[in-house]
Amino acid sequence: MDLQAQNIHHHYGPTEVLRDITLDAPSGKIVCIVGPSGCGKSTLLRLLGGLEQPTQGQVLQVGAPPPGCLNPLTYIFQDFALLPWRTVHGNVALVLEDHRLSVSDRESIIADVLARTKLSEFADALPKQLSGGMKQRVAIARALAVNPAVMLMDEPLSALDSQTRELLMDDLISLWTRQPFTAVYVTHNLAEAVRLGHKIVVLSRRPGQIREVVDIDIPLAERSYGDATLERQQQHLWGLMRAEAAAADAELIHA
Ligand SMILES: Nc1ncnc2c1ncn2[C@@H]1O[C@H](COP(=O)(O)OP(=O)(O)OP(=O)(O)O)[C@@H](O)[C@H]1O
Repeated sequence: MDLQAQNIHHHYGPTEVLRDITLDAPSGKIVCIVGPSGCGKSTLLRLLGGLEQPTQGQVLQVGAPPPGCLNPLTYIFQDFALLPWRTVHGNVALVLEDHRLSVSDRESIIADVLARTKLSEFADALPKQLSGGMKQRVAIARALAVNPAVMLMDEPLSALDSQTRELLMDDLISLWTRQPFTAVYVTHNLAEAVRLGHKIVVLSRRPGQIREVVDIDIPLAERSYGDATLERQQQHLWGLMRAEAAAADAELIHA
């Protein structure tokens, strides 16, 4: 299933947040959305996920969700959003509780996603016993459990220290390489965008408009740290964003 935004405009009261956004998140690809603070990235993600309706324009789900999909769209947030009183297993099980699944089907889904996120040994642990990176892997496992058509990821690595972030990026790449998933991935981190994005959508400062869409053809598994082509892409993105980011920063200071 592809997710398409067509000519989206969005206002909060008198504030224009997004202007004429048209973009396509094709099946099996990761689309990164980058842009300066406050340009409307998270708003766009909420509109794509149907949590809010755009003031103008539409979001379309084109094609059928994958077989066994229990929920076409699912979110992964920066703060993990785990229930602290539930174990790793219990947190993943939560999203399956509203679905009519036999116990054995439910348990096999949970075992599969915990194995894919390297958490099998930690099924009985509580969130407080886990590192930040592991907590985010639980959130990823929980999202994968419903076999979504599209994962909507809002700065999923930004609460983590830089080493954990690198490790989790590697995890996401190997997860995608073994079984490609579709994602829209909001980040303000350009290094993350060039490591993970098949397509990078650059937004201007508010009202967010698409400044450029950059395609990166290098397979995810071949995007090594320090790769010269990726460095160049990152420089190019920073070139596009630099003035916008500075202007957005000044606006926030004077707001
Ligand atoms: N529910 C809301 N009601 C009113 N204004 C909102 C609401 N949500 C967001 N905004 C405003 O819309 C603008 C865009 O916010 P949004 O969080 O989408 O930007 P962002 O690009 O994700 O920001 P950041 O990079 O800082 O996380 C901001 O000016 C914000 O204050």
